[in-house]
Amino acid sequence: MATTDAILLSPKIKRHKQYTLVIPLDLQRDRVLLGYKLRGFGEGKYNGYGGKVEPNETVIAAAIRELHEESCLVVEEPAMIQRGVLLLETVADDVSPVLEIHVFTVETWEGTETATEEMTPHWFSLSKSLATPTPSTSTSGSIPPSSLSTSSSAAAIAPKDPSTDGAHDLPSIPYFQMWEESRVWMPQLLRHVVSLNEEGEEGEGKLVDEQEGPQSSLPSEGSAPTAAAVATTVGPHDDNGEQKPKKKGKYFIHHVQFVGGTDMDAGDGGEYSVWHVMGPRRLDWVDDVPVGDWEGRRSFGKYP
Ligand SMILES: Nc1nc2c([nH]c(=O)n2[C@H]2C[C@H](O)[C@@H](COP(=O)(O)OP(=O)(O)OP(=O)(O)O)O2)c(=O)[nH]1
Repeated sequence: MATTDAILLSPKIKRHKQYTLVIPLDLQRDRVLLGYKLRGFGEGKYNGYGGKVEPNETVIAAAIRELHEESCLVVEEPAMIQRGVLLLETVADDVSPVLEIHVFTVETWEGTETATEEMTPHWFSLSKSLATPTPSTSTSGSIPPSSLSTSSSAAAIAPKDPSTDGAHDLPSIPYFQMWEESRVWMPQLLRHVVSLNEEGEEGEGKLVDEQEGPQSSLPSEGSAPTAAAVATTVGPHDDNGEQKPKKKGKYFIHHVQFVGGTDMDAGDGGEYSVWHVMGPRRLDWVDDVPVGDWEGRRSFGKYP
């Protein structure tokens, strides 16, 4: 696989630090599994499962290992579906590594999702999580993990009968209790998966939108350090949630910038950018993006 190819994002980038992020999807039961992080980086946030790629380890092996360590789910390599890469780049200095987070979904696994020292598993409604959230649509306040569906007794393999599981009672993903950029790319990824699933096996290569220019996303350099920005968001739906025509062979690209560092709570004043690029089945690298567009998109606004 090409996951370990070098990514040349911009000349100032010296090093990449590789991470993985796996999102288990139970399509038959219309649900998504996330972990509530109990310790370390991202503590108190929901996220997919993942961690650092160890030396001499492939990205996919790391993704499988981390998923197992944090959730006890067992996945075989062919079941891993590579969806994209998040690149978190500091532009505050030239030495900090780019966080290169390889995003996978998985739809079949063995074992039972189980709470570990690092993550507590929680199921969320897939269909309720497709819309890009705004503060007004988000839950006000935090969803305490105890009020969410946490299961350690689910069937080993996702069952086929959606009528028996109460999945319709599950809440939407609490995007405002995740890393800030997740609320931008994760609904788009989920819509992408659902759309491919509805189209059947021929979906590969059918997505996606062509790259578009930046939306009017509100530069506001003076905004608070914890404010975040979406410079460009391109997806298979327009602002009204309408499905746009699909164009074969085009890729789904968006660029997200945010300030405050990767840990928004730290408010360290750093300035970071995220490019994420998704193809229908595997990632496609950011150098597909016209070079001249990079600097032009360094504008600031707030996440919706
Ligand atoms: N969406 C998103 N995910 C992030 C961000 N930063 C970040 O580390 N992640 C993901 C990548 C990994 O899946 C996870 C962090 O992994 P980790 O620090 O727990 O790594 P690890 O398990 O190897 O660490 P450890 O047990 O050795 O302490 O969080 C971010 O800004 N946005």
